[in-house]
Amino acid sequence: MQSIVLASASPRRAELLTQIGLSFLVRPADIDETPASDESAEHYVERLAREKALAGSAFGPGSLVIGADTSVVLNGRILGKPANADDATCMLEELSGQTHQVLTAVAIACKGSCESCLVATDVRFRELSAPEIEAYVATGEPMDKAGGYGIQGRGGIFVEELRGSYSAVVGLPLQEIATLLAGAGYPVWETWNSRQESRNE
Ligand SMILES: Cc1cn([C@H]2C[C@H](O)[C@@H](COP(=O)(O)OP(=O)(O)OP(=O)(O)O)O2)c(=O)[nH]c1=O
Repeated sequence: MQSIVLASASPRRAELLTQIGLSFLVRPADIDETPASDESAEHYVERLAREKALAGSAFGPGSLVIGADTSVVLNGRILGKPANADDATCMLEELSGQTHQVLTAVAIACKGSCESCLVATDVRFRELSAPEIEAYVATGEPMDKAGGYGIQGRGGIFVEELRGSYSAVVGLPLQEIATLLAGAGYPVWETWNSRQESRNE
């Protein structure tokens, strides 16, 4: 079977791929993440996922290269990763008591072609108090995460309701990535069988 390259520096994405039993190399892609003028959030997120996958192809020609991007969108505005603690505080104040969208796109590049999909998940936060936001920001958890929170971490206590894909919020939609991999001739479950066979040998 072909090898897989994860073109991402996100430890969450690596953990999610490991969770579904994949072996892969990690080769983060360094791309310009500035939104184009008048670019919709949906277009931006999918474009970045594709650019990361295609940039990662340089490290693994002949491999299946996975790129992804996650952004939080509140009232049409893209919230990326906070620039500093004050920025994280502002984001969390804005998300408090509101429903936002988490957009995650995943792309798989192979031999010059690229397939991608976009997953939108609605997340509702309860009202957050100022001391709670301050304490959360002080943990450092918001700093490398879109929207300034991690649903899989302490930030999980803010989430009142989620409609969509939990794994997409964490950084990689598992059902969709397995479908893309199967379309590229790499059904995830077949790797489980081959490992089982090698264990039995
Ligand atoms: C909303 C949310 C985001 N995140 C993370 C997922 C992504 O790692 C990050 C969004 O930033 P991204 O720019 O999508 O990813 P990244 O910079 O971490 O890694 P790379 O570009 O190399 O792939 O936010 C969580 O871990 N939990 C959450 O609940």
